[in-house]
Amino acid sequence: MNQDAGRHDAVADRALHPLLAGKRLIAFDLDGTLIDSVPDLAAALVRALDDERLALPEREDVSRWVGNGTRKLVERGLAWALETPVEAVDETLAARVHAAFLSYYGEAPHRLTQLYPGVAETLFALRDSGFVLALVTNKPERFVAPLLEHFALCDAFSLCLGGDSLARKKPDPLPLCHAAERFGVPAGHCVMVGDSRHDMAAGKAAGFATAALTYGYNHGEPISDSMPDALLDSLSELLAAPARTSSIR
Ligand SMILES: O=C(O)COP(=O)(O)O
Ligand SMILES: [Mg+2]
Repeated sequence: MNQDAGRHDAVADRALHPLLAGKRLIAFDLDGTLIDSVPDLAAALVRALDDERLALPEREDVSRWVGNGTRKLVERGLAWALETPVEAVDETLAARVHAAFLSYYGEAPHRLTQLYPGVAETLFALRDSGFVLALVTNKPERFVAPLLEHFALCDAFSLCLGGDSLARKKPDPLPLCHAAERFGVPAGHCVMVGDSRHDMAAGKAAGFATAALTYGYNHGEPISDSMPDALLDSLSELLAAPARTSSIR
């Protein structure tokens, strides 16, 4: 039996969310999907802004700024602290605060960060069912391995892409297309699972099916606005029995 045939047999044996029927590759977002990382992102941003004697945001504020990578996070934080539009933030100041942020965040990106419930069990069950799992985050690549190692998730993924791994990041479909091509899986057999409109936009543009977690960040907006193919309150709903179809659109 070839490897692909084995995969399909294994997948068919499990109870799965209907969205996964016939699918072979699942791409997962990281922040707000697998890990609640805002406490550490906020702590690093507060230290970097404090170095400049600027106003300091609460975690709640920071959670609305996550999703487009760390440089954007810092620019949004500066815009908030300076009460100016993001476009008006000085480049030199943003570069300096971003460098400080990266240094502080890199000290321990997992200190206050937690896995969401059901994440590890779900990822390994999907991997063991024969799915190819890819991690596609906008977080800089250098932080990905330390976080996955800390949470013992490295072995779940066949590929990990950060926001700076390729020429363009989400909402551009490039990282998702790259993952699908790497494993020779047509886009119609792929799913994007994420928490923000950028995940949904990238997934739709790549031709993937889309599933959205309702507990993530998404700039304070309901992720249902992005019209995902499925809404999930927990990642473990990906392992829900086929009869459970209420959350599929
Ligand atoms: O770094 C960010 O802005 C968010 O990263 P994510 O793509 O894993 O949500
Ligand atoms: Mg996210």
